[in-house]
Amino acid sequence: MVSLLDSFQTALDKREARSARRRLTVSPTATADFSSNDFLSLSRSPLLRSQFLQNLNASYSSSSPSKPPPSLGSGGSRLLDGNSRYAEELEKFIAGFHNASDGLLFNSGFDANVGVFSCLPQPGDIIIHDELIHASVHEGMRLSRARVKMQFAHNSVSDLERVIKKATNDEATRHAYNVFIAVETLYSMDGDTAPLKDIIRLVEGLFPKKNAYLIVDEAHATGVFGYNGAGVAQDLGVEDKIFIRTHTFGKSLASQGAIVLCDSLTKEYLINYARTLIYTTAMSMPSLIAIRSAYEVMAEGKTRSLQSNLQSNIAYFQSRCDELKGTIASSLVHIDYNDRSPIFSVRTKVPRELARHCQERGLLVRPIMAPTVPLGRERVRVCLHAGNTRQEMDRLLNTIKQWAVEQHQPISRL
Ligand SMILES: Cc1ncc(COP(=O)(O)O)c(C=O)c1O
Repeated sequence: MVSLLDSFQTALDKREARSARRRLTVSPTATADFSSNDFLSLSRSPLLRSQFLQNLNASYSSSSPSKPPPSLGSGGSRLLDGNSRYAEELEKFIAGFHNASDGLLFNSGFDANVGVFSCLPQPGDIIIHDELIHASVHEGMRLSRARVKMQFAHNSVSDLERVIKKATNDEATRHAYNVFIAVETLYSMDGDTAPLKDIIRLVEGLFPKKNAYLIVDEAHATGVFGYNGAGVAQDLGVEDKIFIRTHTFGKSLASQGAIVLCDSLTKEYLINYARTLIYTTAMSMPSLIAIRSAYEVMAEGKTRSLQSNLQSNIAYFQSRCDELKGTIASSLVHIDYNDRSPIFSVRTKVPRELARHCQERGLLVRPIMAPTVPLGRERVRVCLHAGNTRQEMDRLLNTIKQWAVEQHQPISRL
């Protein structure tokens, strides 16, 4: 019999041979960040830091001796000792910011998606999702009681229509079960946005009895799009057409955790059945304070200038990418991007080599390999931030261009 550790080694060796082995790395501090999801550059912002420290001090300086300050750790699940007034008020505050009737905090976006998709679909129900939906939704679906789980071609409304019709067979079936439709607003790898309005129009047309439920993950769009960074759904004014919106705090908000925005009954149901909420220790007080601080900064309009810096960086970087067209480098370099999106994709067959080349020159980008993206669609992912300078962006593009020429390594749309 092969020992367990030998099985582990064999699996890792196979990944190594395919250049697909994952490793933990620590980023050198002196690098220009073109990798993290800290789109607004809030994680190093003195603005957020001082709001956080002020809120932290206020929470722990108990004004009356009869009222002890809140504890650091939550001490348990929200259903036992881990709940607090602070968490409940935070949920109301965030729900208000996002124009939602209610919200439920989860320890991470991963937990939120697993909780939602594992418990909301009832036996026999149908889940239809974009083919590029996040891994956490797949985990939730694996645990769910839904009878049918089908994907549609990325961002294709016509394919969504085809899949809905296939999944529901006939008119009677279409109205006999709940149909959940899962999309993200800003996709993390290709940086494109869902055609949300068209999806809503299609769903409203096909489900006049309103038994279809849109679940929209705003993880990457939070902070980046919409008034004060409220997200794509609010930017489009369609939040009341969406059953659940999930916003995560670990990207632009420089914190951790997530909120599921929903109606109060759905919240009660999740509190009773979402195992990723029930069987885990609730967030600590400093985590809640960090989230509150980020939302206060956004609600006060203090991140608006960061949003507009980010957009002007995106416009600049796109125009520099366009300048490559028609030059000698254009046969060697291809960079995919989408309007207003901070996520760019540099396509090459050897993303690890290109990323290493950039990293060695103080430019932090990451190779994205299968299975994170489909085989054959590996790339170097470039994320822009509010805090990136033009000089940094120029340096990155020049480095990529130079690498392509030196290596005679065509970077193509694969
Ligand atoms: C679309 C999407 N949903 C959910 C998650 C998970 O969120 P979290 O990092 O808070 O677990 C991520 C990324 O991590 C994501 O990109």
